[in-house]
Amino acid sequence: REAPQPGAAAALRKPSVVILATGGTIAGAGAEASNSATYQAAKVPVDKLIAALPNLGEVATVRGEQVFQIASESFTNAQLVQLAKRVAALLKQDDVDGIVITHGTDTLEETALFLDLVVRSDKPIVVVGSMRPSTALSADGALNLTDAVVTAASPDSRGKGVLVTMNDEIQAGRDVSKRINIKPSAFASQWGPLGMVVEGKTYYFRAPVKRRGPSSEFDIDTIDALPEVAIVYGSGNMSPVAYTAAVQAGAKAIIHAGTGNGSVAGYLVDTLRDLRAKGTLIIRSSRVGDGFVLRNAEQPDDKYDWVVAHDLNPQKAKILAAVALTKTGDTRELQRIFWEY
Ligand SMILES: NC(=O)CC[C@H](N)C(=O)O
Repeated sequence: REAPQPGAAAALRKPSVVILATGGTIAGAGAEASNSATYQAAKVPVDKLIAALPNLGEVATVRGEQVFQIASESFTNAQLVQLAKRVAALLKQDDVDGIVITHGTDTLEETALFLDLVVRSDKPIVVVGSMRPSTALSADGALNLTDAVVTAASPDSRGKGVLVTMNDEIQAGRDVSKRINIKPSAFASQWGPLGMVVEGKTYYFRAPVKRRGPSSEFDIDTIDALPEVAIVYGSGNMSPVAYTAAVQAGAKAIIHAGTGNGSVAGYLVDTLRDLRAKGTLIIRSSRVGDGFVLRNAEQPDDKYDWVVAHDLNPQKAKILAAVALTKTGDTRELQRIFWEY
């Protein structure tokens, strides 16, 4: 008999996946099967979620940890940091091959980007939610969670960044956004999904190119808190009060969720220049959601010392700004970071 190859035992054993549960609709419960939108989120404990899917054991050795039990709109920076530290610690263990995070869908895109930026591992990290509670007709959580475990257990998922499995698709956590508040097809990205999960198998068609994970300059092991960043939403007939109040309340940076190309009303320019002169970072994003904001288009960013958010929507720009500010307040450096990540 041939001697076993080194690592052969690890290759033969089933992948080991840890499910970190944080709440959301995927752990929600309603009174009736007809309740697809009226229910309580964050009710069902992780062990029950796992027990409801006995087939998971064919894919991976699965165990669960209840990290939080909340709706995702209630996530704060403290919880983001706590979750990312747990993910990073688990992925350093040889007996953990991948992580699944069950999450409310409202701020899932923020958490997915945050983990992409600060967890320096190539092992798969999959964030998953559902649009309907498990008690509803055509509930989507069981398949989404199964797809998440399949994706986390797949060697093909390594090095592809934080992933999101919703509605049969595998999306890049950096890019994906919740765009519809009431359909299972809620999650999409302007750059398209990376692949799909079909009948318990991953099929990839593309991979992300942005800096992340092991090639990131940020590391959750050295981050214990995040600075305050505010978003001000653009519209017609604005007031400067939202900007000045945010700074008075401690915001170090303001994401201007501008109209169109991140445009700034002429009557607001002096306010934003004045805030920048006194030290607040001004980062232009767009309320449009898709496309990307270019430097010195619409506004002379070089002259005003402002930064543009590139293709990140306002809520994602807020996450990258907060992470970047843990290292630098220099606008050239911040702009480099917004181009690279
Ligand atoms: N579909 C959902 O998960 C939304 C429920 C809740 N608002 C949350 O984000 O946790």
